[in-house]
Amino acid sequence: NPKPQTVSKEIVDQVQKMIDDNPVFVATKSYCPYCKETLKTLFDVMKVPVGDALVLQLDTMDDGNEIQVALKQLNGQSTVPSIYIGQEFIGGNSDLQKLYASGELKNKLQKVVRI
Ligand SMILES: N[C@@H](CCC(=O)N[C@@H](CS)C(=O)NCC(=O)O)C(=O)O
Repeated sequence: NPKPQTVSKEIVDQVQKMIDDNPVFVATKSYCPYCKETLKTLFDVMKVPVGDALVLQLDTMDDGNEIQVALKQLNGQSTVPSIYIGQEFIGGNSDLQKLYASGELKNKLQKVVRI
């Protein structure tokens, strides 16, 4: 499945809907160490309920490349993890870890999930 350079508005809208429908949204890849660290922070450390999050593993999905390009079109970032909390684009793992270190991550999560 080659990576397209742009995707249709329909696909971008579908990805936006996944972001809109979930308090926490994370696009990952199975082999990505930054993604593993992000998932550890969100689910093991912060105890985000799994039912409140949509975690996509793009490299094991038929339409993973399209979704990655759609995310780039939505937020300008082409790497994973691509993280949203309460529909706010957070960035990647380094951005998440900065929020964690400052205590701001807890504030953001508490506005959208029960932790
Ligand atoms: N500074 C970024 C680094 C993320 C990164 O380099 N991710 C790699 C995978 S481990 C990536 O997305 N590479 C491009 C790709 O897989 O398409 C972060 O903290 O999230």
